[in-house]
Amino acid sequence: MERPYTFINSAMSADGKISTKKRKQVKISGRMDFERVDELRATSDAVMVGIGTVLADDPSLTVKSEERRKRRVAQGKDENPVRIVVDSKARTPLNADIFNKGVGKRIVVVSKAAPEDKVKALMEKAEVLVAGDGEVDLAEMCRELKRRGIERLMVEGGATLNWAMVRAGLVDEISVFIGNLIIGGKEAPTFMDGEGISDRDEAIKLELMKFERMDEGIVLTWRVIYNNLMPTSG
Ligand SMILES: NC(=O)C1=CN([C@@H]2O[C@H](COP(=O)(O)OP(=O)(O)OC[C@H]3O[C@@H](n4cnc5c(N)ncnc54)[C@H](OP(=O)(O)O)[C@@H]3O)[C@@H](O)[C@H]2O)C=CC1
Ligand SMILES: Nc1nc(O)c(N)c(N[C@@H]2O[C@H](COP(=O)(O)O)[C@@H](O)[C@H]2O)n1
Repeated sequence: MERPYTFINSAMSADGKISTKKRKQVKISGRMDFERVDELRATSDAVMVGIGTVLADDPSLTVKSEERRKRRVAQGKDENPVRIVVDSKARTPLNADIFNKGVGKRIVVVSKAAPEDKVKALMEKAEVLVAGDGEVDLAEMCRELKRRGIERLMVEGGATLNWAMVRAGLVDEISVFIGNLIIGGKEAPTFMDGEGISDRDEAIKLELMKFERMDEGIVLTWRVIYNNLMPTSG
């Protein structure tokens, strides 16, 4: 495969929302699910989010358990996976937690549309990868990440990036925690936003691999089936 093995993990309410209409981070997972997410991070080469999530949540995307960080180091890895932001216009704030918390490499993926001065400033904090002219070209980005040694890529949102990655045929697996709450609101982000489809024929098909009760909710794990809709090699 010319790209990393890629999976999306998310937490949503029973009505499919990943945040409220304020679009700020909301705790949906319970203790067990956060442990599951931490293990997913610890066993990934990289964790990726969109700039919308960085601006909304200011995540650090670090591995929280000391034991897991030690395990990574014993395996010859950095304590944390490579942290990646998809950010065509280089808007990632220089004081973002992703740059300032935890040890490990960071990559900001910009496009050719990013202002030069902002790119230069980001280069003080992270590696900068250029892919695409307007928006980031996600397929090109994935090929380059693989070339840089990333074999297993975890995508942690948000709604726009989740959709774009799936739509581009770049996702192998999806896991989603569905919590016991309803958020509502048409302005609240859902698990997948973006443009969406017009007809059922265009839907991206999934095969259910696993379901497990967790905290007061459930985790569903799906395999993405692209059929002949689009290439999966990126
Ligand atoms: N419950 C959960 O598990 C999670 C919830 N969230 C929530 O999600 C929300 C944020 O989601 P959202 O606003 O959709 O932002 P995203 O994090 O999905 O970032 C989207 C942005 O990525 C940039 N981008 C660059 N290239 C591309 C491309 N080719 N395709 C798509 N996007 C691209 C665009 O900005 P630009 O054009 O500037 O580059 C775009 O607006 C927040 O409310 C956050 O709290 C987030 C993660 C997990
Ligand atoms: N798995 C999961 N459950 C929730 O309830 C959440 N709100 C999220 N949010 C994601 O985690 C990021 C924060 O990570 P750090 O704690 O800063 O390491 C946040 O940006 C979302 O991507 N995830």
